[in-house]
Amino acid sequence: MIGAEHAALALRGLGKRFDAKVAVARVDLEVPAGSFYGLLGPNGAGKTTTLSMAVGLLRPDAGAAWVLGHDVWADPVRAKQLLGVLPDGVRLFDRLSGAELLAYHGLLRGMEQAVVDQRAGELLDVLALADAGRTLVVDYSAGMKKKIGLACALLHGPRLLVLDEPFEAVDPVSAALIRDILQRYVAGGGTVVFSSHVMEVVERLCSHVAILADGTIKRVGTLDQVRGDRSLEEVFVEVVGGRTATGEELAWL
Ligand SMILES: Nc1ncnc2c1ncn2[C@@H]1O[C@H](COP(=O)(O)OP(=O)(O)OP(=O)(O)O)[C@@H](O)[C@H]1O
Repeated sequence: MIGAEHAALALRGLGKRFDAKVAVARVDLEVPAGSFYGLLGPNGAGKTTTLSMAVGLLRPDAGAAWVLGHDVWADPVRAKQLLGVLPDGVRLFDRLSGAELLAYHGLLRGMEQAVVDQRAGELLDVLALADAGRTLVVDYSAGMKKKIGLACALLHGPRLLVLDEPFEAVDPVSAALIRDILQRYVAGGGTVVFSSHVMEVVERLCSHVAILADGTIKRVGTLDQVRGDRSLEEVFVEVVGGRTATGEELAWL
């Protein structure tokens, strides 16, 4: 286990319950700097809850999280300078155009106007959002909202990106674009952690994988360690305990 100070993201004993429901039960995770880390899990596994606690959006009942050695809850300003986040269900100030939203994020981050303008222009171009022009983000498609959310997460040049379901609702062309951008970001020394249900994406991109189910980490390691000589999907179904249809259900259909 790497020390919390050397990992890009380190989670220790993170736990959260909502009334009687234990959403996350004592999760430990080390995300090495420079890794492309996939957090896999079925619906309701606790992925969003874990990532929200990891980035300082949801206060844990127990445990701690460090971003590049900075405690997310004790030293949030420093941790958040190093961190770019695409939250679940993209909560954006959506009565703005894409360019305005990026300008707003840049100002919140205390960035220089000229730097914000230059980066925002490049991000809108690369993410194929420049044509949306004056269209308000509220009128964007779901995939466009993901892309502008990613642009907001990238604008300040973070060292760690934490993305909740970045490929959900995104068409294949945009997905390929996002993959390229993230691969370039990791090649340049950044670290990506993202949640997904999509095995092919994780298998294609990730150096490391953790499988979360029922609020606990069931498997963790490099992609090769986790899948062994099987496909990731086989391992996932075994770990998560997929039920097998007998063929007799839904006979009325
Ligand atoms: N604010 C909340 N109040 C009550 N229960 C919650 C809340 N947020 C999450 N939960 C519960 O915690 C569990 C984990 O939810 P979470 O959203 O973290 O899962 P997930 O792995 O991200 O799922 P999905 O893939 O479906 O998005 C679920 O049982 C969910 O119903």
